[in-house]
Amino acid sequence: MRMMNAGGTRLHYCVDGPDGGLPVVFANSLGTDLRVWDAMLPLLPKGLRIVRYDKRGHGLSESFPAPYAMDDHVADLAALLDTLGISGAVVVGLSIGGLIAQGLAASRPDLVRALVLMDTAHRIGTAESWNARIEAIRSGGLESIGDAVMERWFSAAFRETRADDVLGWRNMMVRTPVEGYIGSCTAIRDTDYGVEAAALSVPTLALCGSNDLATPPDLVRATAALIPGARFELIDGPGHLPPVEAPERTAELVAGFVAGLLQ
Ligand SMILES: O=C(O)CC1=CCC(=O)O1
Repeated sequence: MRMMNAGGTRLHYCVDGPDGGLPVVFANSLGTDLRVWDAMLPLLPKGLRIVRYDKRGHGLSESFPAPYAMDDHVADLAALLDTLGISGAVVVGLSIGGLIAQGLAASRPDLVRALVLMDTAHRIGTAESWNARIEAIRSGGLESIGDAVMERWFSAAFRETRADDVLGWRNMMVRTPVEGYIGSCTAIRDTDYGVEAAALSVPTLALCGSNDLATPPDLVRATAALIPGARFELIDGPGHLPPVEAPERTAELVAGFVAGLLQ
């Protein structure tokens, strides 16, 4: 287990692969920790320098009282990469992780060589929907929204056939520090990267599960259309977490994109 004081935020992180490999950095979604990538990482080509971390208020990383701004998450990731001596990374962001990735590419282009935006958008949800979620958690705790979140995270087929796994993911979500979860809700609520997305100039692959109810395919496609030169790929089957539900196809698409960068 490795912890780092990244610009004043103590973050849990993992680095795998050779020091000289192309850095590929993974940013997790709301209510998940770095285990969300476990199933797909062994399917990626060897030789990459894989960096994962738990964003503030999640996993083993330090939590702070809400609210958070997206700039807080972006600054944490920038400090993590600066401390590791990493620049020019492929940044793979899932949902809020994709917002963090867009914010990093906009504010610290030296750190980002390319983006994989997975089940994410330039803007996710509405202020009303995030305020309603925060209110529900303040009154009933994370447990009270657990079932509804699982319906957005996973397809009906996965929930039926992989009920034991879904319980584990649900436990991960409801055991997230409440302030960390709500802080990240406020960060998402207050973020619209429409202008930043249109100004991006790095190779970008946008992916989305065909059964994603949180960031539906049309929303992800619309964000990809804002980003000059971005490619959109639909992954048939999964909900909001393709690395969990469709690790083979997700890894194949990420590996193909990375291979194209190295040609
Ligand atoms: O929890 C959800 O509804 C899905 C989600 C939205 C933003 C994020 O990171 O996950």
